[in-house]
Amino acid sequence: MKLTGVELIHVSMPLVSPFRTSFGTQVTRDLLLLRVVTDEGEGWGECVTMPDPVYSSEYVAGAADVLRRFLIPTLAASGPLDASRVATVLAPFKGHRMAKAALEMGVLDAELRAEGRSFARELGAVHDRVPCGVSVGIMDSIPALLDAVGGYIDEGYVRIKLKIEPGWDVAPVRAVRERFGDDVLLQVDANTAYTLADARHLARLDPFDLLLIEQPLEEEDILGHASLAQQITTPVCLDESITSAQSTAAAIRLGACAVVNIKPGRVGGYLEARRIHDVCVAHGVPVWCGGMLETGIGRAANVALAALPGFTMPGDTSASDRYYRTDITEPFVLDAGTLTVPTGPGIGVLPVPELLAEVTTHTEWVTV
Ligand SMILES: CSCC[C@@H](NC(=O)CCC(=O)O)C(=O)O
Ligand SMILES: [Mg+2]
Repeated sequence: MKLTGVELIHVSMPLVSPFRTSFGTQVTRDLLLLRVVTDEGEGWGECVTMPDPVYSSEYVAGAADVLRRFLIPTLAASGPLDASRVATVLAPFKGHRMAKAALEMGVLDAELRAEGRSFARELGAVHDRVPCGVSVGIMDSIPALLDAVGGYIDEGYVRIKLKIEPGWDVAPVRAVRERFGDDVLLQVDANTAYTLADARHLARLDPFDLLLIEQPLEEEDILGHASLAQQITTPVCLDESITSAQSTAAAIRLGACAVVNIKPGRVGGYLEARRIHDVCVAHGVPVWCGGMLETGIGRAANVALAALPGFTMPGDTSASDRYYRTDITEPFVLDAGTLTVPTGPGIGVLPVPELLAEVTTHTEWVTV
């Protein structure tokens, strides 16, 4: 398979409601799609960078630049395309995992479509549907939060994740427990908003029987998470800190995490995501699939990943309408709290051209 070129497609999708985390509020999802064109067909990749470097160091314009100037030309010059070699070919360029992940995903999708194999089959999926959790942003009030949580429970989501930050943590968790009871699967995500000095405060979440507390401390603070894990009973889960199979093994061995949130974009792609899954399974650490408000393109691939055997906890693989009134693919619709794993070749979905056109702000063709 030979790379002919890549189209960088900038999209801006309005969210059905503002999504507030400890690092800001999103009202639209501005992201980059890649249409990878080869001599044997096309593949699609989704770059999950934020417009600003506030979740991680990557951001949309930076990803487009590194793809345009370094990643795409280098891959094109490396000989016949082979998705399993993309990470090696791009390794000389440091970081930029989300940009690399999008390119690898597009190559893998093109390869699998040409061979008639699905992502699920390629990655080793063992389920044909996956249970879905939902991420609930920081709200203006406790009543507003309870309305949102009640709505998602009524829709059938099997796990609730609450975004927290200093000043919005114990009270919302207590209110959800008091309103919806102890049986609701409940977890929280701090997006690095706390420090080790908050350990005693975070221990106040222990009585609420949370599944986990996600990324309470900053990305680099592995030892801090290990120390925090000794001071609270809520299991610590890492997200931003998990960037590769290597860093996962180190975090587990240092006692920094009892659970891992795997996001293919954050770790450099679906093949590295599978390696992280394998490391976690080997260490008896449960994993779940995180989300970056993906369109149906990335959502399709995430659902396939979430069907691997080690994904034993519901992920942030919500239905399309959690974030979008209209997705750019056929929507993913919740069915009894689950999403069906796509079975078609590659990621199994395609953008609907007119829907993609509606949200496309600009495109750029990178010739090779
Ligand atoms: C776009 S930034 C969102 C990052 C956040 N993701 C979610 O909360 C889930 C989002 C989703 O459902 O896709 C996380 O840190 O886990
Ligand atoms: Mg997170």
